[in-house]
Amino acid sequence: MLNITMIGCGAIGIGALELLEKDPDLCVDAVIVPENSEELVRQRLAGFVRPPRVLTALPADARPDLLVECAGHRAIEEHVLPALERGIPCLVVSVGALSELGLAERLEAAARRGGTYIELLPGAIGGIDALSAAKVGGLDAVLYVGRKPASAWKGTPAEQVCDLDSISEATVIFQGSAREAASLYPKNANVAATLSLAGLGLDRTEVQLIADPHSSENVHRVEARGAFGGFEMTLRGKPLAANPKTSALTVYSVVRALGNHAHSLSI
Ligand SMILES: NC(=O)C1=CN([C@@H]2O[C@H](COP(=O)(O)OP(=O)(O)OC[C@H]3O[C@@H](n4cnc5c(N)ncnc54)[C@H](O)[C@@H]3O)[C@@H](O)[C@H]2O)C=CC1
Ligand SMILES: O=C([O-])CC(=O)C(=O)O
Repeated sequence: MLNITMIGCGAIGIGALELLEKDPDLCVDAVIVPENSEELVRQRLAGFVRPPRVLTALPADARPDLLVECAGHRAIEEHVLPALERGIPCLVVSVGALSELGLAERLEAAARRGGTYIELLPGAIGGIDALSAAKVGGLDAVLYVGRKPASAWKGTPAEQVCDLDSISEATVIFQGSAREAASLYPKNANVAATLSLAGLGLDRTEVQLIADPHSSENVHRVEARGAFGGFEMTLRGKPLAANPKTSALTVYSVVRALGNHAHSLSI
């Protein structure tokens, strides 16, 4: 039985907990949430058969088998870095946090000192295995185009580029490097960071982000060229009702990753 602590209990966290309840090989026994939100989260968890404990930090004597982050960029510095130093393996979905200069190196150093590891989850995207294998032979170009419904860009710098309530055509709201995309759009461009860390790096991966008033899906398109040949992929993700910025596949990616750590046969 794998004992897991989860950071964040929002759309991804609750979605994953619902699915993980059915797995006899693992148990999420605690969730870490921001201060002053404990009571609200306890209410959200009231219907669960095995509701996890609600905490605001990992207790000093806690030693979960895995810590899984489903919270947002700030949680990496706040919870993941110190957990790695303590030797606790960490799985993260907020991969875009690694766009901050030096953070990837600090995470690696903390994991090395703790004798453990950090695993970056594919989340809403697929094909990471192919892209990272292609990198071995050498990549020439990687392009990522992220297209989401106009409403998914609310509360982001896209609001300064166009009027999201009145655009009638698909509108490019960002064009540039994956590093800049992930830093400007922390809740919408984690996939850009994941693809670039697997492939050509944060500064050489080209990114285009589109607000599309006619789309009801989060559409991720990837094109890569290199010594291996070529790769084109389009993934049409269904947004989560609880957070339309996030695709349902992200929840399944968390569940798959945790299951792969717990089960005797995994794929
Ligand atoms: N890799 C990928 O493909 C994707 C990654 N993400 C990442 O996952 C994050 C969470 O997504 P959702 O669950 O949809 O968001 P959400 O907003 O529904 O839930 C996030 C939850 O985490 C909590 N939280 C925020 N900061 C925290 C902290 N420092 N410590 C503990 N809890 C904290 C919030 O209170 C909230 O309940 C996003 O912010 C994004 O960084 C999201 C979608 C796709
Ligand atoms: O869930 C998605 O479709 C992708 C997403 O938000 C991200 O890359 O941050």
